[in-house]
Amino acid sequence: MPEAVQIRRFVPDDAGAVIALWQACGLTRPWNDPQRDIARKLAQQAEGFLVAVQDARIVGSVMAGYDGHRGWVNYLAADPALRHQGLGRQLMAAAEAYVASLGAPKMNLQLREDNTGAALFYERLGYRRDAVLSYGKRLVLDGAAPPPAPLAQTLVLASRNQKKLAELQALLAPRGYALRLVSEFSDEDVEETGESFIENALLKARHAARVSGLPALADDSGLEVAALGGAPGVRSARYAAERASDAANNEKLLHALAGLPEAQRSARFVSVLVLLRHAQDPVPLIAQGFWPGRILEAAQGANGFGYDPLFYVPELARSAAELPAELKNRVSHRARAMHSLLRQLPA
Ligand SMILES: O=c1nc[nH]c2c1ncn2[C@H]1C[C@H](O)[C@@H](COP(=O)(O)OP(=O)(O)OP(=O)(O)O)O1
Ligand SMILES: [Mg+2]
Repeated sequence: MPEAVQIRRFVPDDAGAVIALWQACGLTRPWNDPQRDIARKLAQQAEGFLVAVQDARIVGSVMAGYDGHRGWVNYLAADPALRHQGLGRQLMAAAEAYVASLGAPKMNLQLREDNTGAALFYERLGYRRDAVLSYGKRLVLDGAAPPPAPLAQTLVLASRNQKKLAELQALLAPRGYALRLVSEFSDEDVEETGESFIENALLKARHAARVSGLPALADDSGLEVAALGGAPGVRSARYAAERASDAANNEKLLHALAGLPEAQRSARFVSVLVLLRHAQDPVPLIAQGFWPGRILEAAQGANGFGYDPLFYVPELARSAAELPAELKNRVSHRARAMHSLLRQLPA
């Protein structure tokens, strides 16, 4: 049985293990040299640099400080092998206690926009997103320069679904991308004849790139229900019939699962995104995202589209159609696929 986690001040001998932990947690960036970041903290409120230790191993870290106005926390890291054991919460509590002891009235922190997992974690601890923009100006260059912001760019969205357009547009706007609908260029319907989401997304993206001459983004998505062997799956949009309404599809799904107890109603949404730079692009960017949940016994909520009213999200204790658009767009299969796609884009 592992011993309990101890939180103590960082000592210089911890540096190697702490940097390895930061790397394992994906916290290091080319423009922040971790050695120099550690040296900076040791020169400034060094007692706010804490590590978590278990069985003589460094399993967590946090850097906290008070600038005379706000408390700040950086480099919160918990060993990925010890997820869901309250380690992050324990480190944050220690960081808050430290800045409170210095008199700080509020703790602030910065998150990368695509870090939805961390956002949910902080929200569970009582943190709320402030309506502010975060600005920075580098005064010292540690390593490679930060990547330049991507140029404003227009993509064509290979979809006839306005709800998808709204979700994808909201996800792309902060990166400077604008979307135009393929219907501006053609009213041809693309037959989704693929056996997989990837094949269908490719068919749609290729058509859109061809008719628009623009780089094209496509989403092919659907709902996989375990008790139905993954159906409706790639056929989600035409589950009840060719060109079926959302209501007809939802009704058919409720029927198919009638009488099944909660434990046998698990399901997941799948989104596959394909980005083609041009119609003949031999190296499409491809990303997938999943959103686990279960199918309700009756529709709940009026937001979203498709199967949202029947899709219950246990962590949020609501159906997808009861989530505000902004929240759905932080946790959904489509959001996850988009974050993965954006990570593949050259800076
Ligand atoms: O977030 C979602 N919330 C609820 N339902 C969803 C979602 N995401 C996909 N779905 C369902 C709707 C449709 O039944 C099928 C997508 O089919 P899919 O062919 O990819 O989209 P679509 O025909 O609506 O538009 P288009 O092909 O023009 O992009 O999965
Ligand atoms: Mg479709």
